[in-house]
Amino acid sequence: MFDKMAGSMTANIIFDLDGTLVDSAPSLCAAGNRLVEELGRAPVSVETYKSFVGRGIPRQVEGLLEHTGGVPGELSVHLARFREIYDENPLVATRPYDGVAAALERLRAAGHRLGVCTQKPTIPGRRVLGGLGLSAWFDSFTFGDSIAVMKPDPEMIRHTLQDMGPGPVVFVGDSETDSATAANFGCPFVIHEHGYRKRPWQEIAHSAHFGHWDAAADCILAALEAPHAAAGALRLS
Ligand SMILES: O=C(O)COP(=O)(O)O
Ligand SMILES: [Mg+2]
Repeated sequence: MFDKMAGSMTANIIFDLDGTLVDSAPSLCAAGNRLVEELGRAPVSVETYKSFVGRGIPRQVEGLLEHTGGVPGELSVHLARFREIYDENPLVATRPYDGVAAALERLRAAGHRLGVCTQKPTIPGRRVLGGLGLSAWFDSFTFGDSIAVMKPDPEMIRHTLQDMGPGPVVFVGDSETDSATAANFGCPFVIHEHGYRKRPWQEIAHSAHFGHWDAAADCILAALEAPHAAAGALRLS
């Protein structure tokens, strides 16, 4: 039904960045490993690092330090050092997932507005999106330091919508945090199966899921069409 109306009904499709549009864990992990090596600690694997991602860089650094022996002194000092290392070149070892550009092109061609809502701070976030040629697809951006709160606060989605327009909303992400953000706002959540999280994607509340980006556009449009459960029913416990 939505397909028939797609020409006239413009939707607002909002995407998470790390683990959804781009595979950035190798680069985040490399920065984290430089930090722990400076502290005389052993590095962690990319797979381990992925479990720290999704709640913003402060929680990433805290998770990494706790995992490798505890937070020595002030977290803020280590956070500042991580940002120095990571912000130097956030593009290194960061790539869009295969099929991302084609999916975004198709959704734009169908008339939908696209936005980014990420915990990644503005400086590395803009460099990643710009450096990988993705910025031009989007009408709106909310970064982890754009407003006073981060995901899962639904204000992150509301802020992204300020530069979008009327119509239905769907959030596309990869983590427990993204699922909770969509539930708190009250919109469908589409999960990227190969993103970063603590639990298997099957255990995270979602309206639809896709493995390869070649299937993403159909999956997102189907989620917009399906009746949406009440926000409370989707909320993570
Ligand atoms: O900074 C993070 O921990 C994750 O960022 P994301 O919101 O783009 O997944
Ligand atoms: Mg993510």
